[in-house]
Amino acid sequence: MNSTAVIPEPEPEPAVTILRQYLVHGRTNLSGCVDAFMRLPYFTNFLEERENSEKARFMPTAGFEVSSTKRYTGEIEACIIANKSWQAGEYLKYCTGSVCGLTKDVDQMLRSEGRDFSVMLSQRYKNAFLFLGPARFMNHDCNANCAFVQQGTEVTFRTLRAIEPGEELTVKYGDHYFGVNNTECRCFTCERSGKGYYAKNKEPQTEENNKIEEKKQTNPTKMHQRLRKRKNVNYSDSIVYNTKKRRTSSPSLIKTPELSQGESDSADSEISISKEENLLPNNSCMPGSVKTIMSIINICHPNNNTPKLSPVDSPCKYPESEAEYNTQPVDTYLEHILPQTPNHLIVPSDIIPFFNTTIYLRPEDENPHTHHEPLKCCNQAEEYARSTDNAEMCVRCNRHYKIYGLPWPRRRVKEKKK
Ligand SMILES: C[S@@+](CC[C@H](N)C(=O)[O-])C[C@H]1O[C@@H](n2cnc3c(N)ncnc32)[C@H](O)[C@@H]1O
Repeated sequence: MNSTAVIPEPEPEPAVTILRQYLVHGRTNLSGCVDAFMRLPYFTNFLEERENSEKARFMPTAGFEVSSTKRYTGEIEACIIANKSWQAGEYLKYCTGSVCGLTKDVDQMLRSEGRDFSVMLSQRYKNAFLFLGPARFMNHDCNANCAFVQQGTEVTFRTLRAIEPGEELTVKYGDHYFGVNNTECRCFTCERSGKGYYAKNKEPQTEENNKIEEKKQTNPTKMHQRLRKRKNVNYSDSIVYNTKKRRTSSPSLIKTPELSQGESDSADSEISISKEENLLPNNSCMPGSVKTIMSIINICHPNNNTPKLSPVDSPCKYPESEAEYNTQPVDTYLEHILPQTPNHLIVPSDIIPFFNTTIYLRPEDENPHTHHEPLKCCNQAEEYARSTDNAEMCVRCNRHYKIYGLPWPRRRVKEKKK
């Protein structure tokens, strides 16, 4: 998820061959398809690169190592320890983490399976995020020695003061992450100053505490969840996002959040939680399975691999009816499956690297190259934009024809009667 990485252009031909081989013409060997995709040089190179950067994290030159501690819960947990001297203002280049927006469904699923240990809620974006990478092992200290920094789509840290080898590297999650005023915080600073969890006389109940208590009574599950691992973290509030407002014309569009490089010392100042427009739609960063990718590019429906067949064939005029099989070079037809529409729909390239291109999501999303009147298609039920390369055919039929070599909605060549 390194936005600065140069992503090589994938070759469409082998990918389409795989799709044909495993999924087209009634075949639904999804796992075979995924395996074949993973053997493409594009992915193997990507994984190799990834492996190298992972290795760099474990070199002494990284300046830190992932270690264990019992400080925070009494159980063995991960922590990050400096293994060299750090000066103030240095960047922990290899201690990075990525943030993935989660859809409500996935969030719910992880929660129900008890696998939400790395899920954070952003107060600012009112969204659940999966926090990945070694950065997620950074524990909280009320007087942290590091601060969150955003680097492209990754989160890393900057040292706030000089750090000795052997010291734990910490960051400040927020003022109320571990309960109101961090009363449950078990950091070294709290221990030393007799605050947080180590306070002898816990603060008398304030109005705010009472409200929280009340909420706990009315919604115990929710509170339990909040008081457990999953807390609102202000690290994304400390990330500087481009505040340029963007509106999605359709809720199902996938947009890359516009992130600007920036940093802020969350340890010094907690940035107020604004009610800005949510720049990160729920589905902004979901890793795409082949099925999802295919549904995005409208090759199949998200919940069903096979498009619903219309009883009446499309009125679209095909160049030659019922061609046996489309033998046209695949690159020319991917060009049409994924036309370049720069102002339109962009799927984050780091999430769906293969489709590192602007994607034409749905026929009803206007294609700027299409100036013709839409075409009523399939029993006059639906209207689609006309295709740019064959005005007598709608985009959907055209795409279907290019993939299957058959008129919509057919996907199999009829067997000749003996
Ligand atoms: C992002 S994780 C940090 C890595 C964590 N130690 C682990 O092994 O996964 C945050 C979790 O670490 C623990 N933690 C970190 N700092 C803490 C603190 N100051 N007081 C209490 N618990 C803390 C809490 O369980 C918290 O939910």
